Amino acid sequence: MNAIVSDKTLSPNGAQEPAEREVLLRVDNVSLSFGGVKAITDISFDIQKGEIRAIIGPNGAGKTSMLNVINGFYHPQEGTITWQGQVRRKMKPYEAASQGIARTFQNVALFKGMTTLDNIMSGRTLKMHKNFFWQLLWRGPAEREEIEHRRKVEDIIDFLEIQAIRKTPVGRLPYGLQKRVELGRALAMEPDLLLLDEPMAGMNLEEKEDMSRFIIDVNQEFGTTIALIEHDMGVVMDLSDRVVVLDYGKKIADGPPEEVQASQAVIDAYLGVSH
Ligand SMILES: Nc1ncnc2c1ncn2[C@@H]1O[C@H](COP(=O)(O)OP(=O)(O)OP(=O)(O)O)[C@@H](O)[C@H]1O
Repeated sequence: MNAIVSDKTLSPNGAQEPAEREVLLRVDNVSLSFGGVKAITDISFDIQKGEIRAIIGPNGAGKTSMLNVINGFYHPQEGTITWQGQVRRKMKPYEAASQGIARTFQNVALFKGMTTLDNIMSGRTLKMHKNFFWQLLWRGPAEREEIEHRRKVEDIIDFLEIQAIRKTPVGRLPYGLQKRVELGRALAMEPDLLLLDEPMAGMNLEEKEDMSRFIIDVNQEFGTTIALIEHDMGVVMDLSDRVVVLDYGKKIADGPPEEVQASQAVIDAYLGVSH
């Protein structure tokens, strides 16, 4: 993993520091409960445009709940989400997606009987303007649009180096490749913010290195802002510009990877020191 270098600027003293960037999304004082269970308590942090932001923490810390709040799947009882400078109203995941927030899931959520090509094409749905009735009335524009969508999907297939499996039903693919196809489907939405829930889970070292390279390439070549949950600390430290650490639903650290790694509160949380 040491060969992977992310886009970080060097400060005068040679330490790696993320560049100062515009805030894309801000979470302010968000709390979320399920009945008596407090999944998230009064959490605030931001995601800056163009960065790779990691959300880490022990099991049950509230990481997935946080992603679900950001993509509109859960609605917090308290706090606000500010997206591109505007406080966001309560919204459904497809509305968040149409505003430019895409995500992948901890357990791959693809159409297993469909091919790689069709799964990635399904990510274009929100970008399609010409519906079925348009196609019946006037095939020309609908066909042109379809060709354009297919071209975008083929570009993604080339980018992710999955030409060989374009016609394979994804259910037949090894897990690492399914994760790559799922990334492709999220990229097909051309998101401004890409949320990745444990993109390396269940992968071997080689697959992790491949996925790390694709994440860095997506960030650098497309300029996509990325927020990811990851348990592999090597990956987190190599990829991220900044890391927010949750424990028992509370934020316990936030900063550059090397600073967070040295935090006593983080070390205690991972060692399971009691509160
Ligand atoms: N839909 C739900 N209903 C009830 N409780 C929930 C629900 N979703 C999450 N929780 C609870 O909220 C807390 C945070 O869970 P969450 O899945 O967000 O943690 P996590 O940090 O993503 O954990 P992991 O690393 O194990 O995936 C846990 O106590 C969990 O049991």
